[in-house]
Amino acid sequence: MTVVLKLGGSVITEKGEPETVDIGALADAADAIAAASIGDLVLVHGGGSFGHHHAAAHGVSRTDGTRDAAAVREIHGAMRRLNDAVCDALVGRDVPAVPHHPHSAGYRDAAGDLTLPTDTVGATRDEGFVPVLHGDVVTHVDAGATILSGDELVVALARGLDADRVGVCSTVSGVLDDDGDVIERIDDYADVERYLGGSADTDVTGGMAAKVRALLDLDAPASVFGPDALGGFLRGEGPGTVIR
Ligand SMILES: Nc1ncnc2c1ncn2[C@@H]1O[C@H](COP(=O)(O)OP(=O)(O)OP(=O)(O)O)[C@@H](O)[C@H]1O
Ligand SMILES: C=C(C)CCOP(=O)(O)O
Repeated sequence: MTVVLKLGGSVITEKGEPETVDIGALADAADAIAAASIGDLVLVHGGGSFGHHHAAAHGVSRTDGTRDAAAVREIHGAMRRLNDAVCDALVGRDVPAVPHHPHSAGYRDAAGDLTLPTDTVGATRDEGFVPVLHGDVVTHVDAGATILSGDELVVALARGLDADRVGVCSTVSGVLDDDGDVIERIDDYADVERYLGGSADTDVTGGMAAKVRALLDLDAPASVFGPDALGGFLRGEGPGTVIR
């Protein structure tokens, strides 16, 4: 059974402090993943204070591109550093984590649609590794290079690898309504659009609104939940908000 799990950048980094890992939060997440010892696990992490600060500084988003090679290397380099920290935390707990960098694997066409071959990721998973992908900067036809969010990766991986379960761990305990209560289930964007906003921190990919929009595109149900519920999700529970 393949599980695709995204660790939000807002969870594993101090989103307000450039290039700062939240060491305690990353350790807790790595502990939960190690304890669950899931066979076929594919991980994704977001940008947090690594990708988003550099992307914002260069004016790059999912739609606004750059043709500046130095900017591309800066954004990608920051994400590689965060990916190293995530893999280190996992390997330190005997989870066989290995990096997989989307910049070199995928691209967007002129309409912004993503091509991301998932066979390499699948082969890596089948050999007993846990591939760890990350939001990144990718080539975008007619725009230079734009940001690819971890949420888009989750959708591409879940489809390409026929995932059975999809989880998105963010700082919030689910998608919240105006009273701050967790919305248990979302089937239609229009039903919840009025509650959805961007991120409270520097974030070039659109916060919760973009997350819900991306996950509604999936056939498999996806759960959005907070860090406290990560262990429960990995044990098979469906915490937070289920998007289907
Ligand atoms: N209705 C809502 N319910 C919950 N969170 C919301 C809502 N509207 C906006 N948000 C914001 O969306 C944020 C979650 O999206 P964000 O993209 O920041 O998280 P992430 O995926 O964990 O981080 P990253 O994008 O760095 O990977 C929340 O922290 C909150 O500020
Ligand atoms: C900003 C970069 C490079 C990655 C964004 O990924 P996300 O945090 O999942 O939206």
